Amino acid sequence: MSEFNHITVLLNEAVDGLKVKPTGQYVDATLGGGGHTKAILDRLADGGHLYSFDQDQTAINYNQTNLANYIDDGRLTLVKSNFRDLSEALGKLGVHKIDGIVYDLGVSSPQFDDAKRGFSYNHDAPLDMRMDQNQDLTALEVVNEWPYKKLIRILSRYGEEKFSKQIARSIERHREEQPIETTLQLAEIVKNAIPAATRRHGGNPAKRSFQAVRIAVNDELGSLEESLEQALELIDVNGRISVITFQSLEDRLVKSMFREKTTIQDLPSGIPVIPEEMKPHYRLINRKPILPNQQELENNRRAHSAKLRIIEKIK
Ligand SMILES: C[S@@+](CC[C@H](N)C(=O)[O-])C[C@H]1O[C@@H](n2cnc3c(N)ncnc32)[C@H](O)[C@@H]1O
Repeated sequence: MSEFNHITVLLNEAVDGLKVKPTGQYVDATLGGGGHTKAILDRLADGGHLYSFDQDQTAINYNQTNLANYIDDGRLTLVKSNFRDLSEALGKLGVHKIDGIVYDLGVSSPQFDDAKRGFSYNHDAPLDMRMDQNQDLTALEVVNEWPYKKLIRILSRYGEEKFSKQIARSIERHREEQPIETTLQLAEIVKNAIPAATRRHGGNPAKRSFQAVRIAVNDELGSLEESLEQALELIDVNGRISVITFQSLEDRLVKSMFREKTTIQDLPSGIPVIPEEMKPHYRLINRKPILPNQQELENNRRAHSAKLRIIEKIK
């Protein structure tokens, strides 16, 4: 693949937030088109190293060519792995401490725009939605085999879909007659299950259901939580984690994990001075999430829902 048109969101903010040390050891958990990777590499000198993860072979292949000079000069290692296996994959490379890590979550534009990946309700394709092409579970299995109650749960939890019951019931009815095999079939079933008055506003009616199925297929929230737990352990003192999220469920997860790590849990009342050992090991760099600026919002549709949170290990 020669073109990989992904416009990186919050590029400088996320990388500036890492306070890159030229000789530090860094991780980009979500390589994609390599936007954040390249920005980190440009701040590294001899002795500095970046490990860039992606579970999608297409992203790895593209960057193997596109960033070959950084691989050849010993600054970059590409790791084809789910970031939920962060510690294990880094351990195999002899890395047990890092100075920073960035996550730019979700799917890349090329994944979304490549019809055959089955992420989009705008292109007709087999129901797939796997970021990792070697994974067994596909959207076809979720839609055709997951029980009715489980469908309701993912539609309402991951899609925040008000009409989860109606949609799940309609999916069940259709799949009893014949398998639901394509993105456009699913989009049509979802659209017809939603009351006509609601369909008229709020964008494509299938958007929330497609998000829900995608999150379920890739276990996006489970892998993020597991990975962040490991990242918090892996970062050295003064090390930082930057996370860019694109939907409220991810952002809530990051916010609550970071809050837990930066506040004192179960502080007994009436303590005049907080003992050093009770003080948190981490601090938030910004209380509120960092949002894209006006220019970025105008130039990049994906930027609208983006939020950046940064945490630092202080002791
Ligand atoms: C939004 S894109 C990253 C874009 C990148 N920052 C850039 O500037 O081009 C997200 C990438 O992360 C990958 N990804 C998402 N979840 C992952 C996971 N759990 N493990 C590994 N890679 C993941 C996707 O395959 C995709 O290529």
